[in-house]
Amino acid sequence: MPYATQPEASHYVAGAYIEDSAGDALPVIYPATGEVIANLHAATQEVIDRALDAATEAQKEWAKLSPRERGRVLTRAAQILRERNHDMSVLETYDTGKPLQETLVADATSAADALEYFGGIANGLTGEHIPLGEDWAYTIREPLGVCVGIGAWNYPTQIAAWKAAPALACGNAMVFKPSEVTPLCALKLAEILEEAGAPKGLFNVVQGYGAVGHALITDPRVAKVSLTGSVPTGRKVYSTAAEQMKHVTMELGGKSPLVIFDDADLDNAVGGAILANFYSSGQICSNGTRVFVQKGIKEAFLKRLSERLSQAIIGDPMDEETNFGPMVSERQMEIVKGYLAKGLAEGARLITGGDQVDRPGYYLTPAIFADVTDDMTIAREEIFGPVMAVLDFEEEDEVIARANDTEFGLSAGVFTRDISRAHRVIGQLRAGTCFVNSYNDAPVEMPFGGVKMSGVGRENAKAAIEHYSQLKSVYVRMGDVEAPF
Ligand SMILES: NC(=O)c1ccc[n+]([C@@H]2O[C@H](COP(=O)([O-])OP(=O)(O)OC[C@H]3O[C@@H](n4cnc5c(N)ncnc54)[C@H](O)[C@@H]3O)[C@@H](O)[C@H]2O)c1
Ligand SMILES: O=CCc1c[nH]cn1
Repeated sequence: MPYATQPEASHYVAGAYIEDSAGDALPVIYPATGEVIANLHAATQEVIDRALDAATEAQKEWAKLSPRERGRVLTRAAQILRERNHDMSVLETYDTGKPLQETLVADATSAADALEYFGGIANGLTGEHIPLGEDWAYTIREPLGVCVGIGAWNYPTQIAAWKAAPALACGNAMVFKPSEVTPLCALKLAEILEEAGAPKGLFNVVQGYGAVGHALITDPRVAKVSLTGSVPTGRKVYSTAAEQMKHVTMELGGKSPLVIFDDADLDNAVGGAILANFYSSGQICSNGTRVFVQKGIKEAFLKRLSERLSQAIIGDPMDEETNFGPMVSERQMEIVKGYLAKGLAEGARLITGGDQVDRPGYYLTPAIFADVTDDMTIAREEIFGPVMAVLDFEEEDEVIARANDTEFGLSAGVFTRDISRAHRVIGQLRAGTCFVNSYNDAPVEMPFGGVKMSGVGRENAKAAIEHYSQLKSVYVRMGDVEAPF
């Protein structure tokens, strides 16, 4: 390994790397080769306690700083992250297998954007003055306390920063548990935050499987839980958090519709469908995996899509020419292969792809199924891999009803040149994050999140502040108190 992928120790707690080899083994596997590139351990209860104690102490001091001082630390961290973008991107590629071509522009950069954004707005996080005649009231925006972040494996740096940045800006501390599949990147974020001036213990990283996540969310020291993960995990975490009335943010899975009307610009629609299905080898929560194509454009769409897919460069993710990498793990590859088999068995027409590539690592070629119907498994369940399902439609009302016929509601997209139709359709799609003539943009200035089973709360933008702070209302009487007796 030309890069050091073995961290000094498994966990970053109270400003130092710590190890407890009594924890379950947690090997880190490079998806492009299947090699073990680091050996970590899951946190024991002792490590969890140390992290929560450190966060509790650090939060008290951090909350006393002025928001401007807190913001400066985050802004400095953003700057350091940008300076180290190349190394962070290489590490993200080792963690996830995503091509360096992607990680250089979409991971540490997105994390830096979040730190910069929340650093910038920290000093604007005020309460309000409420005039009530002679009397008045005011509100104070207060932190929640210790927040727990739990991550999925597809965007390890971005997910850690999308949670840490608003949490810290609001005066909270955080204990972050990365996915057991991609545990490396968050450790670097912890180092950088401290280098930027965050007090020791403000942002801690503890490794582990679901049991460590469970131990964190049931701990009474924790005020809030922000999970990025699947719907089944979200259900468990949300209900566990509810027992102690903890605040939650749930960023969960999806099966999002992308609707392409006859009048759409063909190349833009094809480009949108590629971004909605094959970036990060299809491992993006918001992906538009149900591609509804109006009948008049269907054949041209499929032809152009196949042509463009033949230009995908599948290979070594560290080679910057590569634009399509492996799946994150053997397990995820096997799950996707299972869905490919179901698609064929249920009568969908495989246009191209779906083959395991004859090389080490977990590579599948990008797959397109046509003639998919609404009842097929590949049109109903989240696959989280490079499998596009193309469904035909004729009428606008019909496609809106079919697009909404899902338990999920993370994202939706529309391609059309008719601007009135674009907004009319988007207005009726039940999804939290939508796109017009585009797909999968995730700027930090725009709230991100889902409706229905896809989640609760929003990440990014000013909206995230509501989920990492609470208001104290203070009524002020200026005159005498009039009591009935
Ligand atoms: N909406 C979003 O922003 C978003 C972003 C990325 C990924 N995702 C979703 O994440 C899923 C893929 O990620 P995954 O396979 O890592 O998801 P997952 O649900 O298996 O795991 C997510 C995290 O939860 C932890 N966990 C598991 N059981 C737990 C429990 N009982 N208590 C506490 N923590 C527990 C895991 O260790 C992991 O860190 C997909 O469904 C994808 O759509 C959503
Ligand atoms: O995986 C979901 C979060 C996301 C969407 N686009 C970039 N990151």
